[in-house]
Parts: sequence; structure tokens; C-alpha cells
Amino acid sequence: MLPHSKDTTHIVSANPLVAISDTRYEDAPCFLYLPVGRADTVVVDYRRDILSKVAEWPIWSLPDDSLASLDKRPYNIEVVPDKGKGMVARREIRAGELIWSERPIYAARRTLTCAADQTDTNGVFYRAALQRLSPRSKEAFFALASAYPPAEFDIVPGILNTNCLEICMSDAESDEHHDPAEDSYAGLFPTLSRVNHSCTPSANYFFAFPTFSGQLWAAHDIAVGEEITITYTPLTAPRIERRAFLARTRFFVCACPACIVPPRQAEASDARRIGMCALLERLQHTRFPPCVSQEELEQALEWTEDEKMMVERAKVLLYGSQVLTVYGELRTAMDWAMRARDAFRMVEGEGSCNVRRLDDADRVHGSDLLKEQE
Ligand SMILES: C[S@@+](CC[C@H](N)C(=O)[O-])C[C@H]1O[C@@H](n2cnc3c(N)ncnc32)[C@H](O)[C@@H]1O
Repeated sequence: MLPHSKDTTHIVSANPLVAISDTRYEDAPCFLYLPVGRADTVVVDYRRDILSKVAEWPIWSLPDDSLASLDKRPYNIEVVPDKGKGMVARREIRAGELIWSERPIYAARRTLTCAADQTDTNGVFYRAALQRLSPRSKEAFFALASAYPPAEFDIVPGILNTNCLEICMSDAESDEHHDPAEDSYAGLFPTLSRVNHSCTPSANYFFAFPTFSGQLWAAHDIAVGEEITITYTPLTAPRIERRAFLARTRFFVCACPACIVPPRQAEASDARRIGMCALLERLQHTRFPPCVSQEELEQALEWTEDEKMMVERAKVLLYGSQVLTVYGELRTAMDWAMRARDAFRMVEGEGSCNVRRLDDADRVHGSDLLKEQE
């Protein structure tokens, strides 16, 4: 095991600041610190070409939203019974409102290989990545909780594994070389990493690539004092699978409103979620056009509303509009497409590529339909 004092890093560029994690390996992952001169975020990747591109993104000269003053925040971070800390509404929040937006402190490719003597147990690799971060970001990092047993995990990988959220490092829709499996990244956020889980979440976490920020959108109206939650697990899985996944990966037994209902209601909820999952699979992954009737689409939409699953609702509306177009139901298809746009805007905001695409479709086809009507 490498002692913590042994520094294997080496600075390979001063402006922007880039360090190689391990001088013993030429292709070891590198650490890039941004914005230049402030080092509030470290980006970790073995692809130096990607790091060079990231360093050139114009967003680094824009101010980070997370610097906004405390009293503008519509939430408090406070202790929530049986969950550690969490995010609670300090005023009424309307559905579709942006609750918070901030850049990650730490952003890394999920599939990183590092030297065999730099493990999650000793945390050497991860501590090396934090070494050159700003004191402000280091402080925010170490304030976060670790759900991992301290005897088995160093606190740094413990904090990372407990708190990381999905992020994307390219504008997936406009990048034809984007490979979701290979290009999977995770990020740790000073505030967003405080949001607890629910299987009927009141908010949606979304990573907005254009501003390189994690965002939290209210999926429903949220009352003062109500906890703000997101999901850590696919919501279309049945209750038993969701709970097993959360226990295995996040070390807690979910007791959210969807998980503690009486058995009859739980069965009905499972049936709706399984039905939704099967339909979304058919819509997304079968050869186009999938064999799905308008009745099935309407049924699925109703299920998303019964289960209060707003992201899935947006998806059913979007894929449904494509199927309806193939069936020649152009007016209904356009109506579904516009409802899909509004639904995506509510849970992902203007940074959503679905909103941009559907806005374009409205500009091109909306006027055609109007002309047809005249
Ligand atoms: C990303 S952190 C959320 C913030 C954390 N509660 C804190 O105190 O900083 C994830 C951890 O919070 C706890 N947690 C999140 N949602 C929970 C829930 N619904 N019930 C119980 N614990 C939960 C678990 O320990 C989980 O591993």
C-alpha cells in the first residue's frame, strides 16, 4: 500500500493547470483544474484530448451560479430524520422552477484505471486529485457525508461513491461519436449532492451541458418545509428491485411514500411502473415504427401521471408523438410533441436538447399545420 505522503503526481501544464496522476505510467489519468487561476473544479480523465477541449470551453469565464447569495436560495440544507442531511423548501416552490444550479467540484470518467497500489481503501489516487483544488472546494468536498464503512474505505472515495451524480461531457445529441457506455462521467456537487432520494421525487436532477452545471428542477409544487428529493434509481423498476438497488449501492432501506404503501397499492403501483417500462423499451429500442397503439400510449401517459413520474411522462409524450406521426395522426402528433416540449422544459429547462429539438420541430412543422388548417 502506498503511504498517503507519497506524491506520484507531476504538473504537465501550468496554464491551464494539468497534473498527471502517476508519473510511473505514461497514460495514467490526468487532473485538470478549472477555472484557470481559481481551481474550483477538478476534471479527471485519461483522455488528454478531451481535457484540452474541456479547458477551452467558454463557460469557464462565466460566473458560477453557486456563488449566488444564501438568501436567494429557496431551500435550506438541514437534518432530515433517518436520512442525515437533506434539502428542505424554505418557501413555496412552483412546478417547473429551477431550484438550484451549480458546477461540480469533481468530475471524472467512470471507467478510470489507476495503479494497483492506489485503491479505494487507501484513497491515494482521489486525494491526489483533490490536492490542487481551491480551499473553498476542498472544504465543500470534506463537508459531504460518506455512507461507506470507514474501516474498508478511505473517506475520499467514500464521499465520492456516496455523492456522485451522472454528468455528461459532450452535447450528446450533437456529437455523433458520443458513446453513452464509454463516455459516462460522474460529478460531485457541493449542494446538489445533499439531495436525498424518493421513488416519487419532487424534483429532477439534470446536467446542463451548455453551462456545465448540475440543475435541480421542481417536478411538482413543493410546500414550505417539504423535503426536496430526486431519484437515485430507475423509477420504472418495481418496488422490490428499487429497494434492493438502493440498499446495495446507497446503504439505506427506502421508506418513501411509494415504498411504504399497503400491499394492494404497492402491487398496483408496480404494475403501472412495469407496464410503463415495457412500453418505453418498445418505443426506444425496437425497430421503428414500433407496434404500439394510440390506446397503449394514452394508457402509459395515464400511468406516468398516476405515479407522478414527470420525466417518464415527457418521454412517453415525445416517443408517442413520433409513433403518431408514422400513423399519419399529424395533428395529435404535433399536440403530443408540444406537450413533450413543455414537459421537458419543466424538468430539464432550456439546456435540454429535447426542448431545443422540439422548438425546431415547432418552427418547421407547426406553421405547416396552421396553413393546413386555414
Ligand atoms: C447523496 S447523499 C444525500 C445527502 C446525505 N443525506 C447527507 O447527509 O449529506 C446519499 C446518502 O444519503 C442517505 N439517503 C439518501 N436518501 C435517503 C432516503 N430516502 N432514506 C434514507 N437515507 C437516505 C443515504 O445514506 C445515502 O447513501
